[in-house]
Amino acid sequence: MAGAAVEELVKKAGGCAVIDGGFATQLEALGADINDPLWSAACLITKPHLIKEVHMQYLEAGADVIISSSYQATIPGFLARGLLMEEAEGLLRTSVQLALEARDEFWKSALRKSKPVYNRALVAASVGSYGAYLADGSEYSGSYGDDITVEKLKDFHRRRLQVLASARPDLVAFEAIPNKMEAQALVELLEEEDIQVPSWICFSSVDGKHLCSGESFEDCLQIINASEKVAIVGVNCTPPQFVEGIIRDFKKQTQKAIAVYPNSGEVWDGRAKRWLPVECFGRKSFDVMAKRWQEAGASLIGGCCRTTPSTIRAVSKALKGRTGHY
Ligand SMILES: [Zn+2]
Repeated sequence: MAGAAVEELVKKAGGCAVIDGGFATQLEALGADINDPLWSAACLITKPHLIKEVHMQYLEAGADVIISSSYQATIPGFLARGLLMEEAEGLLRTSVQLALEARDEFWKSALRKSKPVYNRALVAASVGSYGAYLADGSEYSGSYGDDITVEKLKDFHRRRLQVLASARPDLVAFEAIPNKMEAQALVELLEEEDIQVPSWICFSSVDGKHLCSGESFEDCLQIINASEKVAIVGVNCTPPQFVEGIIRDFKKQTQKAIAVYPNSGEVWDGRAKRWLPVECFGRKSFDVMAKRWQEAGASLIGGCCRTTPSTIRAVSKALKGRTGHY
């Protein structure tokens, strides 16, 4: 049954599993240069050891699910960098392997064994939207232009999805999907390719009421509800102040498990390529909010851009109700 591992993990975690925090954010904090068309995925070529280090830090912080470094890793992106097809596919597999290795190493570590709070984490293979690949701001507007079709989107996603699924992650995580057409394409593709790894589809929103494109969540949830391949739906990289309302909305419209991992509340200026320094929420209130998201019915909770291992440590403590030092 799709998602049995997820159900088990959520149960073991006490009703709410902890997802990791911003991957690219922490990679940058460790000194990686992610100002690149491949964004964090550039490190698959240049600094794979840092990728593993970020995964380790989130595991130590208490993450029950870690998300791979493949968000902006695409075959056309790697080919444009001068790599061969074989190498591009190899890097996609590497992104999953690095996360699996980190998970397995952490599970064997003395630190993990010394604290009952840790669960054996699941690895989710990240798949960013077509807009993330375009890197032209459409990731947050959902406007892919008049020429785009469901078929074109499926063709964009097809090979990467096949390769990532073949690397045996526990989950596939479609992240920050900004419009309905892409949700439709992903659901169709999961069926067509008969992907056996359970998926989650998370949307992004800038107003808390709609997808980034302005389309309704309701229409997208109907599409997703019809698919057995999708175990989890939710939102990510969305301002945290909208999340509680979104969960309550989703609860009325789907039976699937709900995942939320908002950003810190700062705003990404796609044109200037920087985070606007909006003083919004401290880490303390992020974990206070996380508790409310749990009460509202989310089953998986973490953070996205601009959240860090210390955010996740605080979230894990708040949700799992343990006070042990870790
Ligand atoms: Zn994000």
